[in-house]
Amino acid sequence: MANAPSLAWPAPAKLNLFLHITGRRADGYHELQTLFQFIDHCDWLDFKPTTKDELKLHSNMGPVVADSDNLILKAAKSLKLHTAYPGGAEIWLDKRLPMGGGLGGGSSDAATTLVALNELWQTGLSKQELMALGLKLGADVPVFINGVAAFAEGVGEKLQAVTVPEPWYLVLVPDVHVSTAEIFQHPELVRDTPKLDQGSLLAGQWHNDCQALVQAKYPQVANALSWLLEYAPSRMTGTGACVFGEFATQQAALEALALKPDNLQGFVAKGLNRSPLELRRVQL
Ligand SMILES: C[C@](O)(CO)[C@H](O)COP(=O)(O)OP(=O)(O)OC[C@H]1O[C@@H](n2ccc(N)nc2=O)[C@H](O)[C@@H]1O
Ligand SMILES: Nc1ncnc2c1ncn2[C@@H]1O[C@H](COP(=O)(O)OP(=O)(O)OP(=O)(O)O)[C@@H](O)[C@H]1O
Repeated sequence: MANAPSLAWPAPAKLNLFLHITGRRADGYHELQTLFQFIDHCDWLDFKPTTKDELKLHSNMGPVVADSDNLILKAAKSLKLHTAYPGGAEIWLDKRLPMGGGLGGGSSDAATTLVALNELWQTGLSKQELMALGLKLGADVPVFINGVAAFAEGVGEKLQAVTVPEPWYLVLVPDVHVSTAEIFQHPELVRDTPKLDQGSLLAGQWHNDCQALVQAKYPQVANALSWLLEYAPSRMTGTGACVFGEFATQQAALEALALKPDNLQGFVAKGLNRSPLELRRVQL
Protein backbone atom coordinates (compact mmCIF):
# COMPACT_ATOMS: atom_id res chain seq x y z
CA MET A 1 0.00 0.00 0.00
CA ALA A 2 1.17 3.56 -0.69
CA ASN A 3 2.79 5.89 1.84
CA ALA A 4 -0.03 8.42 1.98
CA PRO A 5 -3.00 7.12 3.93
CA SER A 6 -5.44 5.72 1.41
CA LEU A 7 -7.85 4.59 4.10
CA ALA A 8 -10.12 6.86 6.08
CA TRP A 9 -9.80 5.90 9.74
CA PRO A 10 -6.54 6.35 11.72
CA ALA A 11 -5.44 4.03 14.55
CA PRO A 12 -2.53 5.88 16.14
CA ALA A 13 0.26 4.55 18.35
CA LYS A 14 0.66 5.55 21.99
CA LEU A 15 3.68 6.08 24.18
CA ASN A 16 3.73 5.45 27.93
CA LEU A 17 5.67 8.57 28.96
CA PHE A 18 6.05 6.94 32.37
CA LEU A 19 4.88 3.54 33.63
CA HIS A 20 4.82 2.68 37.33
CA ILE A 21 3.59 -0.68 38.63
CA THR A 22 2.08 -0.15 42.05
CA GLY A 23 0.59 -3.56 42.83
CA ARG A 24 -1.01 -6.74 41.59
CA ARG A 25 -4.72 -7.63 41.73
CA ALA A 26 -6.12 -11.01 42.75
CA ASP A 27 -6.84 -11.81 39.06
CA GLY A 28 -3.13 -11.35 38.19
CA TYR A 29 -3.56 -8.00 36.40
CA HIS A 30 -1.28 -5.21 37.59
CA GLU A 31 -2.22 -1.85 39.07
CA LEU A 32 -0.49 0.90 37.12
CA GLN A 33 0.11 4.61 37.17
CA THR A 34 0.96 5.67 33.65
CA LEU A 35 0.91 8.66 31.34
CA PHE A 36 -0.40 8.03 27.81
CA GLN A 37 0.30 10.31 24.87
CA PHE A 38 -0.47 9.63 21.20
CA ILE A 39 1.87 10.05 18.25
CA ASP A 40 1.05 10.86 14.63
CA HIS A 41 2.17 7.45 13.39
CA CYS A 42 -0.84 5.26 12.62
CA ASP A 43 -2.32 2.11 11.19
CA TRP A 44 -5.13 3.00 8.77
CA LEU A 45 -8.48 1.26 8.44
CA ASP A 46 -11.62 1.44 6.32
CA PHE A 47 -15.05 -0.05 6.81
CA LYS A 48 -17.98 -0.89 4.55
CA PRO A 49 -21.18 -1.91 6.33
CA THR A 50 -22.92 -4.87 4.68
CA THR A 51 -26.37 -6.37 5.08
CA LYS A 52 -24.84 -9.87 5.34
CA ASP A 53 -24.30 -11.32 8.84
CA GLU A 54 -20.55 -11.57 8.19
CA LEU A 55 -17.30 -9.81 9.19
CA LYS A 56 -14.48 -9.87 6.67
CA LEU A 57 -10.96 -8.46 7.11
CA HIS A 58 -8.52 -7.65 4.28
CA SER A 59 -5.07 -6.66 5.50
CA ASN A 60 -1.43 -6.30 4.58
CA MET A 61 -0.46 -7.89 7.92
CA GLY A 62 0.29 -11.33 6.56
CA PRO A 63 -0.51 -14.51 8.43
CA VAL A 64 1.16 -13.44 11.73
CA VAL A 65 -2.21 -13.05 13.45
CA ALA A 66 -5.02 -15.52 12.73
CA ASP A 67 -8.44 -13.98 12.03
CA SER A 68 -9.77 -15.58 15.21
CA ASP A 69 -7.13 -13.70 17.27
CA ASN A 70 -7.30 -10.40 15.38
CA LEU A 71 -8.38 -7.62 17.71
CA ILE A 72 -10.18 -5.88 14.81
CA LEU A 73 -12.51 -8.81 14.23
CA LYS A 74 -12.86 -9.37 17.99
CA ALA A 75 -13.88 -5.72 18.42
CA ALA A 76 -16.39 -5.83 15.55
CA LYS A 77 -17.86 -9.05 16.89
CA SER A 78 -18.21 -7.69 20.42
CA LEU A 79 -20.05 -4.58 19.18
CA LYS A 80 -22.29 -6.69 16.96
CA LEU A 81 -23.16 -9.04 19.85
CA HIS A 82 -23.60 -6.26 22.42
CA THR A 83 -26.02 -4.32 20.20
CA ALA A 84 -27.62 -7.33 18.45
CA TYR A 85 -26.73 -5.67 15.12
CA PRO A 86 -27.95 -8.00 12.35
CA GLY A 87 -25.60 -6.94 9.51
CA GLY A 88 -21.86 -7.11 9.07
CA ALA A 89 -18.88 -5.28 7.59
CA GLU A 90 -16.00 -5.53 5.22
CA ILE A 91 -12.85 -4.09 6.80
CA TRP A 92 -9.50 -3.04 5.32
CA LEU A 93 -6.31 -2.61 7.37
CA ASP A 94 -3.08 -0.92 6.27
CA LYS A 95 -0.75 -2.11 9.08
CA ARG A 96 2.13 0.27 9.66
CA LEU A 97 2.80 0.05 13.40
CA PRO A 98 5.29 -2.54 14.62
CA MET A 99 3.60 -5.37 16.54
CA GLY A 100 4.48 -6.24 20.11
CA GLY A 101 6.45 -3.02 20.37
CA GLY A 102 4.66 -1.37 23.29
CA LEU A 103 3.05 1.11 20.88
CA GLY A 104 -0.41 -0.41 21.39
CA GLY A 105 -1.14 -0.96 17.71
CA GLY A 106 -3.48 -3.92 18.21
CA SER A 107 -5.41 -2.09 20.93
CA SER A 108 -5.63 1.01 18.76
CA ASP A 109 -6.97 -1.01 15.80
CA ALA A 110 -9.63 -2.43 18.14
CA ALA A 111 -10.55 1.05 19.41
CA THR A 112 -10.84 2.51 15.91
CA THR A 113 -13.01 -0.45 14.87
CA LEU A 114 -15.40 0.11 17.78
CA VAL A 115 -15.64 3.87 17.14
CA ALA A 116 -16.03 3.53 13.37
CA LEU A 117 -18.57 0.71 13.35
CA ASN A 118 -20.60 2.33 16.11
CA GLU A 119 -20.93 5.33 13.78
CA LEU A 120 -21.43 3.42 10.51
CA TRP A 121 -23.82 0.83 11.95
CA GLN A 122 -25.59 3.61 13.89
CA THR A 123 -25.58 1.46 17.01
CA GLY A 124 -25.61 4.58 19.19
CA LEU A 125 -23.31 3.55 22.05
CA SER A 126 -21.82 6.40 24.12
CA LYS A 127 -18.06 6.83 24.43
CA GLN A 128 -18.27 5.43 27.99
CA GLU A 129 -20.13 2.34 26.77
CA LEU A 130 -17.59 1.80 23.98
CA MET A 131 -14.74 2.16 26.50
CA ALA A 132 -16.32 -0.47 28.77
CA LEU A 133 -16.70 -2.84 25.80
CA GLY A 134 -13.11 -2.07 24.72
CA LEU A 135 -11.66 -2.84 28.15
CA LYS A 136 -12.78 -6.46 27.76
CA LEU A 137 -10.53 -6.66 24.67
CA GLY A 138 -7.43 -5.17 26.33
CA ALA A 139 -6.28 -2.79 29.06
CA ASP A 140 -5.02 -0.26 26.50
CA VAL A 141 -8.19 -0.06 24.39
CA PRO A 142 -10.15 2.55 26.45
CA VAL A 143 -7.53 5.30 26.17
CA PHE A 144 -7.57 4.99 22.37
CA ILE A 145 -11.38 5.31 22.34
CA ASN A 146 -11.21 8.31 24.66
CA GLY A 147 -8.68 9.93 22.33
CA VAL A 148 -7.00 12.39 24.70
CA ALA A 149 -3.64 12.17 26.49
CA ALA A 150 -4.31 10.83 29.95
CA PHE A 151 -2.93 9.95 33.33
CA ALA A 152 -4.17 6.40 33.95
CA GLU A 153 -4.63 4.23 37.01
CA GLY A 154 -6.29 0.88 37.69
CA VAL A 155 -5.12 -1.51 34.97
CA GLY A 156 -4.92 1.52 32.70
CA GLU A 157 -8.65 2.20 32.37
CA LYS A 158 -9.20 4.95 34.99
CA LEU A 159 -8.36 7.97 32.90
CA GLN A 160 -7.87 11.64 33.68
CA ALA A 161 -7.18 13.94 30.73
CA VAL A 162 -3.89 15.85 30.92
CA THR A 163 -2.14 18.46 28.84
CA VAL A 164 1.58 17.79 28.61
CA PRO A 165 4.27 19.11 26.22
CA GLU A 166 4.05 17.70 22.66
CA PRO A 167 7.68 17.14 21.63
CA TRP A 168 8.98 15.32 18.59
CA TYR A 169 10.02 11.75 19.24
CA LEU A 170 12.55 9.49 17.61
CA VAL A 171 11.12 5.99 18.13
CA LEU A 172 13.47 3.03 17.69
CA VAL A 173 12.09 -0.43 16.96
CA PRO A 174 14.53 -3.12 18.18
CA ASP A 175 14.38 -6.31 16.18
CA VAL A 176 12.72 -8.36 18.91
CA HIS A 177 9.16 -9.14 20.01
CA VAL A 178 8.50 -8.66 23.74
CA SER A 179 5.43 -10.44 25.10
CA THR A 180 3.43 -8.20 27.46
CA ALA A 181 2.10 -11.25 29.35
CA GLU A 182 5.63 -12.64 29.80
CA ILE A 183 6.96 -9.39 31.30
CA PHE A 184 3.98 -9.00 33.63
CA GLN A 185 4.44 -12.61 34.83
CA HIS A 186 8.19 -12.30 35.44
CA PRO A 187 9.26 -12.85 39.09
CA GLU A 188 11.82 -10.02 38.92
CA LEU A 189 9.39 -7.34 37.74
CA VAL A 190 9.26 -4.30 40.07
CA ARG A 191 5.69 -4.26 41.43
CA ASP A 192 5.90 -2.07 44.51
CA THR A 193 6.48 1.47 43.31
CA PRO A 194 4.69 3.74 45.80
CA LYS A 195 1.45 5.27 44.53
CA LEU A 196 1.75 9.04 44.23
CA ASP A 197 -0.70 11.80 43.38
CA GLN A 198 -0.94 12.94 39.77
CA GLY A 199 0.71 16.34 40.43
CA SER A 200 3.84 14.81 42.01
CA LEU A 201 4.10 12.23 39.22
CA LEU A 202 3.82 14.78 36.42
CA ALA A 203 6.40 17.04 38.08
CA GLY A 204 8.82 14.21 39.01
CA GLN A 205 11.36 12.15 37.11
CA TRP A 206 9.58 9.94 34.50
CA HIS A 207 10.58 6.28 34.32
CA ASN A 208 9.29 2.86 33.25
CA ASP A 209 9.27 0.03 35.81
CA CYS A 210 9.49 -2.63 33.05
CA GLN A 211 12.58 -1.12 31.45
CA ALA A 212 15.38 -2.63 33.59
CA LEU A 213 13.96 -6.14 33.26
CA VAL A 214 13.38 -5.89 29.49
CA GLN A 215 16.86 -4.42 28.95
CA ALA A 216 18.42 -7.25 30.94
CA LYS A 217 16.52 -9.92 28.95
CA TYR A 218 16.84 -8.34 25.50
CA PRO A 219 20.25 -6.88 24.51
CA GLN A 220 18.60 -5.42 21.38
CA VAL A 221 16.52 -3.13 23.62
CA ALA A 222 19.52 -2.25 25.83
CA ASN A 223 21.59 -1.37 22.75
CA ALA A 224 18.88 0.78 21.16
CA LEU A 225 18.39 2.68 24.38
CA SER A 226 22.06 3.29 25.04
CA TRP A 227 22.45 4.62 21.47
CA LEU A 228 19.43 6.92 21.80
CA LEU A 229 20.51 8.25 25.22
CA GLU A 230 23.54 9.83 23.51
CA TYR A 231 21.13 12.19 21.72
CA ALA A 232 18.13 12.78 23.98
CA PRO A 233 16.34 11.88 27.22
CA SER A 234 14.97 8.44 26.34
CA ARG A 235 12.88 5.60 27.77
CA MET A 236 11.00 2.46 26.84
CA THR A 237 7.24 2.47 26.12
CA GLY A 238 4.89 -0.11 27.68
CA THR A 239 6.55 -3.48 28.07
CA GLY A 240 8.82 -2.69 25.10
CA ALA A 241 10.49 -3.35 22.82
CA CYS A 242 10.28 0.21 21.39
CA VAL A 243 12.22 3.07 22.95
CA PHE A 244 11.74 6.77 22.34
CA GLY A 245 13.84 9.92 22.71
CA GLU A 246 12.39 13.43 23.11
CA PHE A 247 13.49 16.26 20.83
CA ALA A 248 12.46 19.93 20.78
CA THR A 249 12.19 20.06 16.97
CA GLN A 250 11.43 17.74 14.08
CA GLN A 251 14.74 18.75 12.53
CA ALA A 252 16.74 17.61 15.59
CA ALA A 253 14.87 14.27 15.69
CA LEU A 254 15.45 13.71 11.95
CA GLU A 255 19.15 14.52 12.31
CA ALA A 256 19.51 11.84 15.00
CA LEU A 257 17.47 9.39 12.86
CA ALA A 258 19.91 9.92 9.98
CA LEU A 259 22.79 8.81 12.22
CA LYS A 260 21.22 5.59 13.52
CA PRO A 261 22.97 2.29 12.86
CA ASP A 262 21.59 0.44 9.82
CA ASN A 263 20.51 -2.55 11.90
CA LEU A 264 17.98 -0.45 13.84
CA GLN A 265 14.58 0.55 12.47
CA GLY A 266 13.13 3.86 13.55
CA PHE A 267 10.85 6.77 12.74
CA VAL A 268 10.16 10.33 13.82
CA ALA A 269 6.70 11.30 15.08
CA LYS A 270 4.99 14.20 16.83
CA GLY A 271 3.56 13.83 20.34
CA LEU A 272 -0.18 14.58 20.37
CA ASN A 273 -2.50 15.29 23.30
CA ARG A 274 -5.51 14.64 21.02
CA SER A 275 -5.40 11.50 18.95
CA PRO A 276 -5.81 11.55 15.16
CA LEU A 277 -8.99 9.49 15.67
CA GLU A 278 -10.43 12.15 17.98
CA LEU A 279 -9.31 14.96 15.63
CA ARG A 280 -11.10 13.23 12.74
CA ARG A 281 -14.31 13.11 14.81
CA VAL A 282 -14.07 16.81 15.67
CA GLN A 283 -13.30 17.85 12.08
CA LEU A 284 -16.21 15.96 10.50
C1 LIG B 1 1.82 -2.33 29.27
C2 LIG B 1 0.69 -1.50 28.71
O1 LIG B 1 0.80 -1.39 27.31
C3 LIG B 1 0.76 -0.10 29.28
O2 LIG B 1 0.00 0.79 28.54
C4 LIG B 1 -0.64 -2.12 29.02
O3 LIG B 1 -0.81 -2.23 30.40
C5 LIG B 1 -0.84 -3.45 28.34
O4 LIG B 1 -2.11 -3.40 27.80
P1 LIG B 1 -2.66 -4.49 26.77
O5 LIG B 1 -1.59 -4.88 25.80
O6 LIG B 1 -3.97 -3.97 26.27
O7 LIG B 1 -2.80 -5.67 27.76
P2 LIG B 1 -3.85 -6.88 27.74
O8 LIG B 1 -3.97 -7.42 26.36
O9 LIG B 1 -5.05 -6.46 28.51
O10 LIG B 1 -3.02 -7.91 28.64
C6 LIG B 1 -1.90 -8.63 28.19
C7 LIG B 1 -1.33 -9.37 29.39
O11 LIG B 1 -0.60 -8.45 30.19
C8 LIG B 1 -0.87 -8.60 31.57
N1 LIG B 1 -1.33 -7.31 32.12
C9 LIG B 1 -1.82 -6.33 31.29
C10 LIG B 1 -2.20 -5.11 31.80
C11 LIG B 1 -2.09 -4.91 33.20
N2 LIG B 1 -2.44 -3.76 33.75
N3 LIG B 1 -1.61 -5.90 34.00
C12 LIG B 1 -1.23 -7.09 33.47
O12 LIG B 1 -0.79 -7.96 34.23
C13 LIG B 1 -1.85 -9.72 31.69
O13 LIG B 1 -1.11 -10.85 32.04
C14 LIG B 1 -2.40 -9.94 30.29
O14 LIG B 1 -2.57 -11.30 30.05
N1 LIG C 1 -4.85 -5.92 14.67
C1 LIG C 1 -3.78 -6.29 15.37
N2 LIG C 1 -2.63 -5.61 15.27
C2 LIG C 1 -1.55 -5.98 16.00
N3 LIG C 1 -1.51 -7.01 16.83
C3 LIG C 1 -2.63 -7.73 16.96
C4 LIG C 1 -3.81 -7.40 16.25
N4 LIG C 1 -4.73 -8.27 16.61
C5 LIG C 1 -4.17 -9.11 17.48
N5 LIG C 1 -2.90 -8.82 17.70
C6 LIG C 1 -2.00 -9.53 18.64
O1 LIG C 1 -1.72 -8.66 19.75
C7 LIG C 1 -0.32 -8.66 20.07
C8 LIG C 1 0.05 -7.30 20.64
O2 LIG C 1 -0.02 -6.39 19.61
P1 LIG C 1 0.29 -4.84 19.78
O3 LIG C 1 0.82 -4.33 18.50
O4 LIG C 1 -0.88 -4.15 20.34
O5 LIG C 1 1.44 -4.93 20.87
P2 LIG C 1 2.02 -3.86 21.77
O6 LIG C 1 2.31 -2.65 20.96
O7 LIG C 1 3.15 -4.48 22.54
O8 LIG C 1 0.84 -3.50 22.73
P3 LIG C 1 0.87 -3.06 24.22
O9 LIG C 1 1.69 -1.87 24.37
O10 LIG C 1 -0.59 -2.81 24.39
O11 LIG C 1 1.38 -4.27 24.96
C9 LIG C 1 0.37 -9.02 18.76
O12 LIG C 1 1.58 -9.68 18.98
C10 LIG C 1 -0.63 -9.93 18.07
O13 LIG C 1 -0.42 -11.27 18.42
